[in-house]
Amino acid sequence: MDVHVADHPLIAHKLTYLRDKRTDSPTFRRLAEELVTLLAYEATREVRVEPIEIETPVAATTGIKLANPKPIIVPILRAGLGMLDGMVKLLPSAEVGFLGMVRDEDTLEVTTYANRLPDDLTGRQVFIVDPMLATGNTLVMAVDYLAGKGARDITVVCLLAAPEGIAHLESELASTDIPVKVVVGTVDERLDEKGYIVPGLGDAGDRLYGVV
Ligand SMILES: O=P(O)(O)OC[C@H]1O[C@H](OP(=O)(O)OP(=O)(O)O)[C@H](O)[C@@H]1O
Ligand SMILES: O=c1cc[nH]c(=O)[nH]1
Ligand SMILES: [Mg+2]
Repeated sequence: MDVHVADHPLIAHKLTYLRDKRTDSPTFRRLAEELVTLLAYEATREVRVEPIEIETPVAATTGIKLANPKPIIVPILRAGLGMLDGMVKLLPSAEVGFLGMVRDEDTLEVTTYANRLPDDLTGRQVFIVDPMLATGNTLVMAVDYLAGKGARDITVVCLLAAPEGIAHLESELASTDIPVKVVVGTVDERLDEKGYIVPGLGDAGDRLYGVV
């Protein structure tokens, strides 16, 4: 598994305000969108392209454009929705599929409660967006689900990760043929006894959309 940790002062600056418990929901949403735009720069480094002949006002030249089939972006509901607009801004022609997943606060086990995805993801580039990689249970299940539909080119974009979650995802993938790239804003210290990232930012879904 290829893990890319952003090392950029602007990302660190925005993450600091995102973490701050005094940051309100509108600001949190704006920062999450800005952060994913910065992370998408790295996440899309290997987006598939093809040549296209164009003419500038001066000369004919060969450029590149996104190849078909277009990539598919998959936000993990709820919190992943907070990263969708930022990702779509950079890849406006991408399709969007949805996976609704929630972890049990006590057992930390994950349930899938919604999905809306193409039946066949063979040959598709998939970008999963979810702000938090904590125990990794959610992403292990999401990657397994997408791989079951044929996806073999999966990039995960997260804002924060715990070392335990990265190790878990990596060990689950080790015995498979699913190459996954993880692009993350930063890797925090650890998980606490409730499975929250420390220092983290609390519950990303609640901070984006309120406690439901
Ligand atoms: O790595 P894990 O331990 O599985 O935790 C990470 C998951 O927890 C959060 O979602 P949550 O289950 O809180 O759902 P929500 O987005 O609806 O709040 C987050 O957005 C991830 O999907
Ligand atoms: O710290 C955490 C861990 C999982 N999910 C969150 O929203 N926050
Ligand atoms: Mg939540």
